[in-house]
Amino acid sequence: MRSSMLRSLLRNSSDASRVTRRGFASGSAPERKVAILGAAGGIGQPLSLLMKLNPLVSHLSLFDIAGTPGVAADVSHINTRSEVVGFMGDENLGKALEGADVVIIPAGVPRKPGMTRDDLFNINAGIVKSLCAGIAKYCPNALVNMISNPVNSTVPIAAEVFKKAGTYDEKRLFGVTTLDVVRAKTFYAGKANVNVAEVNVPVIGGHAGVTILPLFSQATPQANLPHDVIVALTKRTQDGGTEVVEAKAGKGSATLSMAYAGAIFADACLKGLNGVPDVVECSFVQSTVTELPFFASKVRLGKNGVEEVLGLGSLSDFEKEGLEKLKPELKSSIEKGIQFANQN
Ligand SMILES: NC(=O)c1ccc[n+]([C@@H]2O[C@H](COP(=O)([O-])OP(=O)(O)OC[C@H]3O[C@@H](n4cnc5c(N)ncnc54)[C@H](O)[C@@H]3O)[C@@H](O)[C@H]2O)c1
Ligand SMILES: O=C(O)C[C@H](O)C(=O)O
Repeated sequence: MRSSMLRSLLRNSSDASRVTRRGFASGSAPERKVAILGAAGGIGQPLSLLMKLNPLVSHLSLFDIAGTPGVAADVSHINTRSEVVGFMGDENLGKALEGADVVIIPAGVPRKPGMTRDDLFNINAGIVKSLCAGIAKYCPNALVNMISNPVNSTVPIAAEVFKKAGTYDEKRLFGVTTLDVVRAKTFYAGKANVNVAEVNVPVIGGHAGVTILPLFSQATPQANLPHDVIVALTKRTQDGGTEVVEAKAGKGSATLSMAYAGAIFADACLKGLNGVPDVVECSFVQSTVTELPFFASKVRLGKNGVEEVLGLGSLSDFEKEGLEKLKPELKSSIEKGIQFANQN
């Protein structure tokens, strides 16, 4: 789903029998339960709204440690297909998760100016670990969309929790890196002076600083931008999160653009589950594309989650350099997550 998503959702949401963008008749769409963990937060609330507008969702389950009754009551008044239920407190996690096809996790603390995403590890690692234990118990077959930072570590934590529970399926675990793609598209369109709705830019690696590697050499429509512009675009994409953190000046990090990106990725997962062909998005998944065990690249989504992890394609010399540069940091963030999950 591209930048036409909101227009498409708004058009389709009030009439479940209308045909969606890829020609899927939503009136005949299967029942799909989506659970959002951290639904009362800065990302959780607008993401709940966007998922309520998605005609592929039949049941929307909103979970948080506080505040969900209000968010659920509010969102539930929107006259779209899904039935909305709010759940609050750990004792209700099971009910929130039971039967979920897709679980989206934006639970945890966001950055303040001067912090790295890794500075969130100490708090968010524990939150993610306990939520994933719940997923293993109550909806082991769900596709998990991990938004909580540091994604480079929280995805490996989730994998270890699922392995310990005996429920791990690498096809069902995704780190959401869609916001990097959204940013790369926006910034590229501005410099290339092309219609942003037509732009595609793969972003590979991970989701923190230099581990975010946009492949502008593969951007379409092609624009042959000078090298110094590509360098600046790459840096801006890598620092996009920090740009928002600084602009919000202590009031958190990206929430609205993240909700948009999270909704695009969850929609792609639902389309894949429903058998829509050729659904491709970038995501941080278990991978053999490089020597690292997890890596973000283009992924084809299908009825079981990851259908195929696509290769990187041909890289410019600048991108090859960026790829080598990102590996040590990404490797140590992955190892930190694995170690945490196995020691705690
Ligand atoms: N992947 C990305 O591209 C991306 C983009 C933006 C933000 N993030 C990350 O998303 C996370 C959330 O950001 P935010 O701005 O929404 O923060 P927020 O503080 O506004 O909201 C987080 C929510 O999580 C809830 N929460 C905390 N512990 C919980 C638990 N155990 N179970 C359920 N809910 C729990 C809180 O009550 C709160 O409502 C942060 O870690 C942030 O860094 C990731
Ligand atoms: O930058 C952050 O801390 C939040 C998020 O990862 C982002 O990229 O906006």
